[in-house]
Amino acid sequence: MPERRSNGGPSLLDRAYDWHDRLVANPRFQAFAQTFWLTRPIARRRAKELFDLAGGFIHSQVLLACVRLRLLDMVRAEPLPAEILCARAGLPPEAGRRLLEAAVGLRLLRRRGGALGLGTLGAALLGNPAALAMIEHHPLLYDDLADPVAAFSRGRGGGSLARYWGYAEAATPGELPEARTGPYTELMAASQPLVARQVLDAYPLGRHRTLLDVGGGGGAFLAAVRERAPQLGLMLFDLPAVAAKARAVLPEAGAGAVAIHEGDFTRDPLPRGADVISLVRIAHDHDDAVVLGLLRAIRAALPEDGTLLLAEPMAGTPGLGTLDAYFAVYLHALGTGRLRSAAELTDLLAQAGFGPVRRVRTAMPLLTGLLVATAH
Ligand SMILES: CC(C)=CCC/C(C)=C/CC/C(C)=C/C=C/C(C)=C/C=C/C=C(C)/C=C/C=C(C)/C=C/C=C(C)/C=C/CC(C)(C)O
Ligand SMILES: C[S@@+](CC[C@H](N)C(=O)[O-])C[C@H]1O[C@@H](n2cnc3c(N)ncnc32)[C@H](O)[C@@H]1O
Repeated sequence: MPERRSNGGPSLLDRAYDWHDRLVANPRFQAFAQTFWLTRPIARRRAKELFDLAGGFIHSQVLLACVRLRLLDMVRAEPLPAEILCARAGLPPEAGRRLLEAAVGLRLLRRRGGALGLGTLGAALLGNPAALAMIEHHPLLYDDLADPVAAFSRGRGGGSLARYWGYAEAATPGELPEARTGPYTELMAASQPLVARQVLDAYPLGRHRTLLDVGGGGGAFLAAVRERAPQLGLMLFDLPAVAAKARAVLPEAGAGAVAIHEGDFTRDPLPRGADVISLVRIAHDHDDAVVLGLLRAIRAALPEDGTLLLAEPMAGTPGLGTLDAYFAVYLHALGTGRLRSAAELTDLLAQAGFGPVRRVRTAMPLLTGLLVATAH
């Protein structure tokens, strides 16, 4: 919908877009633009973008098959002939070759003489085992999206993804058993390297005394913090079943001890004693009322001038429209929450008694953004 200026009319830019869109939607203009030398490169680019959009599901299935069959791992050390790859992956040669061809087209693999080696994107992915873990859980979401019109015609949640993230559909998340929290806690631990390095490079914690990680899962973020800032006191808060898992892997006494607290942040107060609190990949899971309540509880648990680090991907990040699309759909299937822009989060922080709020650049905003808020 075009933005309205304060006087109510569309802006000059919107009118230019309207004119452009009417022209481009006209088949006669399309026929002309594909052959005219000045517009041909733009027409080709748009056609490729649309073709990629149409093929997106196919691309993600090829990616998933390569990840599940460990095809990228197989060629990590050296290129291998197609027949050996198919045999190792347990694929019949004819069908296997089709998959390998598709993987070459998507730059996951590359032809090297008569063999197949890593492609540019395959190599980048192999360097990110955390991303591989995320890709492997996507079938839950695909299951919910099998009929996309039905998926957006019914209400939020209620499918495989919401069941997986037990707290998303639980009336009393504090009572969830380990069987409902264990799988997602493992996925979060496996994917935490995507996030922890971004946050800790952007905001070194050296000047703080004690960090409380709210919704800290199995403790993977705190383990990364301990590597960087061994002098920092560490506390974790999560649902009882998740806290029990954290207790099993984190030392509660001695060097690098973590004080582990359990509870439901929608009902229970947060433990005091930290001068900095982190919320990593939490706010986007919840609707505004829950986030506001949580931010108020955090404000109450912090001392005057205490710090809140809020780390998660943020909507409206320039050039990252596909991130907005991904989370719009993911969180619809989850049944709760939404991806917020830095401005929307800043507004909620202000309502909860925080300010000033600083947006700190991370190296890879696709993986996470970062807001640093001061309690006042
Ligand atoms: C040496 C010469 C000559 C040249 C070098 C050229 C060069 C500099 C190449 C760059 C190589 C390089 C460093 C590549 C780096 C690639 C990276 C960092 C790739 C990262 C990929 C990350 C991916 C694919 C991440 C995917 C993340 C997903 C799908 C996350 C999903 C998150 C979800 C579902 C979160 C759920 C939590 C909930 C429920 C919402 O709370
Ligand atoms: C998406 S995970 C993020 C985990 C971790 N911060 C990370 O980035 O790896 C959300 C976490 O919030 C916790 N959580 C959800 N609802 C909660 C609640 N009401 N009270 C306490 N923790 C909750 C979950 O158990 C889970 O560990």
